[in-house]
Amino acid sequence: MSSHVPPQPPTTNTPTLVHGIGVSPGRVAAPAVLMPPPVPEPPSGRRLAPGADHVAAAARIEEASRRVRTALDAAADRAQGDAADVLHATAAIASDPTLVADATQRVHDESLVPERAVWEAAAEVATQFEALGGVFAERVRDIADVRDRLVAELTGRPAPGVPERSEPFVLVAPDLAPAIVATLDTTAVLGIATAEGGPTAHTAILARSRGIPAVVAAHGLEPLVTEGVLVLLDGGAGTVVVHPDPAAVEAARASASQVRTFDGDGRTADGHRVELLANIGAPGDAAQAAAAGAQGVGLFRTEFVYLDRDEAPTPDEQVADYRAVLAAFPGRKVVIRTLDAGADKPLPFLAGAPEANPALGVRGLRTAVAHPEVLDAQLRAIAAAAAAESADVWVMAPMVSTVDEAQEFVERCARHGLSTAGVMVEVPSAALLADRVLAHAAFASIGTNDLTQYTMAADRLLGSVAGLSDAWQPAVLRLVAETCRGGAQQGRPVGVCGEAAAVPALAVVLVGLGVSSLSMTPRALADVAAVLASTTLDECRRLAALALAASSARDARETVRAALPVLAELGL
Ligand SMILES: C=C(OP(=O)(O)O)C(=O)O
Ligand SMILES: [Mg+2]
Repeated sequence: MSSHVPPQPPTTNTPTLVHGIGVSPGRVAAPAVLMPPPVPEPPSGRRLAPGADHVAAAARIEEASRRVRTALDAAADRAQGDAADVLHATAAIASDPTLVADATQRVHDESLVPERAVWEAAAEVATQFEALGGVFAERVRDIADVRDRLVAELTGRPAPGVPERSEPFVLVAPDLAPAIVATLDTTAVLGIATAEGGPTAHTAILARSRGIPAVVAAHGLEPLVTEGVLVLLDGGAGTVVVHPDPAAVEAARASASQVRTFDGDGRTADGHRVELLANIGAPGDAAQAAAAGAQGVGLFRTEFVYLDRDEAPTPDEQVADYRAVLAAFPGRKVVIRTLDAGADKPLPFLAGAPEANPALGVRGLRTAVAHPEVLDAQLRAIAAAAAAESADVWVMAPMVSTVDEAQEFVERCARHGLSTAGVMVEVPSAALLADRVLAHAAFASIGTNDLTQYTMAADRLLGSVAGLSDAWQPAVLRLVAETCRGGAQQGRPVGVCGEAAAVPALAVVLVGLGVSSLSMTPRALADVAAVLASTTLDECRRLAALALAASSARDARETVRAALPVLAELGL
């Protein structure tokens, strides 16, 4: 026998590891299902061949409409609540006689191929719906959805949207729109892996808040994955294993069946208290956060009161909304962030001149320079809500970048009788001058999403720079450390309310850096609490030092994870 064995190519079932960025923890093993590519527009003017059977071509549209309707109705029967209603309504559009008749006419009159006829007919119907306005105009998106389904049916492509399968699966896609993640059926889709996307993009934030394990920026995954292939996705480690070995699959399935709860008392293994708070985006979230054990609210994003309107909300509207949140946390801390408009959240009544770089423009507290009356009205409403409820109300401003801004904001709050006024640290300048900022502000809350964006000069919404948009970046951690140093010097508490707080391994590092509260989506509370409860403060500090000493985000993450075996034990 020869002693020289040439290297063997991997067999098709060799486990293959792909690295990405874990944005929502949890380990799941399931077959992969690929998100179908968007349906392309059929070329304009494509016509039937001379002498083709127009009647038969038109009949294909009828048949496609029937099939699409049947498929949508079947999906609606399997779905529940709002999703079922939406699917039934879309099914009705699919068999709408106007759309089918218009398309059929175009086959007869213009000899268009059926898919092009459907495309043009749908455009016509959409224009009519838009002109009617109101609820009709709101259906324009549904018409485009039906159009794509009909064209897919007519051209032999897979139906657009999240595929339907009889067994739960891991959804693999180049990228996913937030609207898709918001409406995913979590009993069908056990995990998400995307090639693009960043950890602070809305898609990732939604995956985390919906408790769907997710890995983004998994470049190189798609060529390895074919429909139905078994994958093991680890949303904590940020990895996907294609063809995992059976023992790993077994372990993942066992850990997925553990249900953790949070008892409302965040501390490390040696009893060092860390407040575990909730991030809230609308009054309706408050009760759910309280039920999840949140010790209070660390970030109440108030933008929802202002979005989708042409003028500022009235004082009464604001007071009612703020009171609804405060009422869910009697006697507890609730940190209300003042309006963070601008950049990706433009408001018509605050809009100034168009900006080439809105993330660097008039956003957050900066809008108060031109519109101090909007901030004053909000502070007045917060003060009124605070007076009517028993919650301990703290107020903070977004996007503070100078000591003067901090001082002016605190003084303005004081004029409204709001005595606990702080700042968000989201801009490197505020982190670097935290000692001076905190000479005025009562507390700081680090917004790691924006702090990462501005430290790394990487748009948080842009998938192509997702590798940079990572709060594990040692430069970001150094700014967190600097903010904590400023806080300690002034005797002021420093918390974190960016997405980093919801990542258990990173939460441990943040505590080690000196953060005293962590605010996150309520779903993450139990996982973060469990990992903290099994780590001493000294260990947190040691891990923080390791992360700070790393030379890349990946090094920092992997070093800390390797030193925290409890993560694997808990399936995180
Ligand atoms: C919490 C933050 O604010 P937002 O995500 O609302 O910008 C942040 O930037 O980390
Ligand atoms: Mg922010």
